[in-house]
Amino acid sequence: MNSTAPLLKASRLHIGYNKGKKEEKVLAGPLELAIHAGQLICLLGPNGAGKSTLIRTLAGLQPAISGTVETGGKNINRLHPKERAKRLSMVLTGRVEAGNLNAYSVIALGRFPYTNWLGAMQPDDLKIVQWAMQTTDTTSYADRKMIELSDGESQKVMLARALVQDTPVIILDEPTAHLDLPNRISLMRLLHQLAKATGKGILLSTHDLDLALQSADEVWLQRNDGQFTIGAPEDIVLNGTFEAAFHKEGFAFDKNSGTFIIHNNVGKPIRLEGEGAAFFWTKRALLREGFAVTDEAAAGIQIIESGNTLQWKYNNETHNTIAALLAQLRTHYGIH
Ligand SMILES: Nc1ncnc2c1ncn2[C@@H]1O[C@H](COP(=O)(O)OP(=O)(O)OP(=O)(O)O)[C@@H](O)[C@H]1O
Repeated sequence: MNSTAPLLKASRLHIGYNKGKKEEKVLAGPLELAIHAGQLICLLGPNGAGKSTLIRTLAGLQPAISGTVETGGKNINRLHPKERAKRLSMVLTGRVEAGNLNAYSVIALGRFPYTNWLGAMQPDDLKIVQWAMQTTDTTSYADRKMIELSDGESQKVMLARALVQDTPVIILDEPTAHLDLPNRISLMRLLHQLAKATGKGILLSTHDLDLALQSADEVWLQRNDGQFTIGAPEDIVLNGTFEAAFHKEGFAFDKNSGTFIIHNNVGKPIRLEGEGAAFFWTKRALLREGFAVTDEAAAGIQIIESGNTLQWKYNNETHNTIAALLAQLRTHYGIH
């Protein structure tokens, strides 16, 4: 339990769409939510669960069906837009219509709650813009027009813009959507470090489940049936809630490795002796080929590791690659 006052708090919140009394569509609720200083929270859930709806409601961009959202002790919907912009910044998915503006101008616009009516920047404003650009690795395309940037570059610019807004709360809707894997990892690491170093409270929705499980202090898990669970990533994995939220026929979540297994473990039993990375990747290859790796099987593969050399032994034949081992297994078991 966190005893300090939350930076953002939702009470008895019902989210959804209301097109007149008869057309009420409640996606989740009642929700009791809190974002505390220094927390990185990941909002996870399958397509259509209502993540974007929740994010927009928390940011005051769409009305709640009922309940309240408060920041700094005030109802978010009653804050003057400039006051709200000092409390909370948003990064949304999708391309930004920024006309002919260059990346620097878009980022600098994030200072608008603090600059005077002429938009004049003071030295401190310039310093924070520079810091945000370095932090997000956007300095090299400062002069390029937004329209000329890739989706991933544009996403990073919007993050930099949120950083220069310098708010206690940052909310991001699928910030990793357009990024390649190294950029996804560095973004999650950056957000985690930022929360810890600056005491900001950060909420983001994502479909990058494994990255979220590794970096979130807390997970908000939203299901398609309206159920909502809050917990430490490890707790929701161990108690089965995580797997249940993403359940689909044909694949399973492996609690031991923290990954989804594409291939069902229902094939021919085979024993595998070895350890470390070689064991992990050999097991993966065997699962893909339709084997079930188990200590109970009579026939076994032995991984022989000496110095930097790896070999795989099966039925008195020795191979230097997994590909060669699989070829022998296919012949042996008549797999095509
Ligand atoms: N303006 C709207 N009016 C009515 N229903 C809507 C509206 N916008 C979205 N919905 C519905 O609300 C549900 C939740 O949508 P939402 O976009 O919040 O889900 P999500 O979890 O963010 O999905 P995804 O992972 O696919 O982005 C969906 O069934 C969607 O069709």
